[in-house]
Amino acid sequence: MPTMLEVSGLKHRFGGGEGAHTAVRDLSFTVETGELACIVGPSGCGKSTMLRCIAGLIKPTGGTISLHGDKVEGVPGDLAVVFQDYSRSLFPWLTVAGNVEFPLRSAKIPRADRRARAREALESVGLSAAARKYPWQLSGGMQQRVSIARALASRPALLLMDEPFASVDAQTRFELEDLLRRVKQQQGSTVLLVTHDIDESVYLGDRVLVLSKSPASIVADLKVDLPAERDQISTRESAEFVALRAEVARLLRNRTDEAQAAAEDIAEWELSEQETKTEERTS
Ligand SMILES: Nc1ncnc2c1ncn2[C@@H]1O[C@H](COP(=O)(O)OP(=O)(O)OP(=O)(O)O)[C@@H](O)[C@H]1O
Repeated sequence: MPTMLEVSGLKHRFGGGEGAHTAVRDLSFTVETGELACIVGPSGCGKSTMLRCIAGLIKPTGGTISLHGDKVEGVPGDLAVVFQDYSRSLFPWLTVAGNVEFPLRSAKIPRADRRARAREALESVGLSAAARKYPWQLSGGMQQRVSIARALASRPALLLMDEPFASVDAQTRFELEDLLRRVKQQQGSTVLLVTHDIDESVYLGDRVLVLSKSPASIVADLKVDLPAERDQISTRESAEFVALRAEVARLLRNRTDEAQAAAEDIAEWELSEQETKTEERTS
């Protein structure tokens, strides 16, 4: 499979001087075309920062990102992002169909094509009947399905998802996870999904990348050897699923402590470097 995304030595530090904060330390990984890769890591480790760098919304302070071989230097046109907070990402004054069509209009896609694509995307998320409704007339889970339809309608080379199911109830979350697996299977989509939920990462992923505590680095890259067709009950009780989720949990507990110690060493070193430079400037 050809590589869709290549992240190499990614680093991001917010601010400068004494207030500087390194959110991402050194991330290198690839996502192959047609793959659903999950990134799991503790809260505040730098997952969203990494995703924003990949989406071209933040210019990283180090490393490179390539999307199907092209270096990412701004927001790529063939990339879509689904965020956790669906209520803020949909326009309340547009209908469901209007919201799905909106990015297509900006991309100057002819009206008939826009309509057809929106219809197809809404059908794939089971929302054909809600096309003329407004977002505020829908449940939270339905609104997130609209966000997913909007992302799919632009036929992105890569779909980025930042904790997309974290704001819905458990039952809806299961339904949305199954929807994503189904759409990914049917359309051959390439997806990079960030979550802090270990079970979700194993259930959804073809691969799970485990991140350390802040600043983020990769502590493991695991292949998920589960059948492509998954089921919320039987998959989750299978021996393979239970073993893998335990492995990810162990890695997060043990390796993040090691990484934390390494990060503290780096922070201490960075501080002493700054102090030396300040002393040199003042002497
Ligand atoms: N604009 C910013 N300026 C300074 N620091 C920031 C900025 N954005 C994020 N950070 C810091 O970078 C670190 C990583 O934040 P980020 O949101 O990427 O983590 P996360 O893993 O996505 O967290 P969560 O799982 O809680 O959403 C945090 O310590 C955060 O406070």
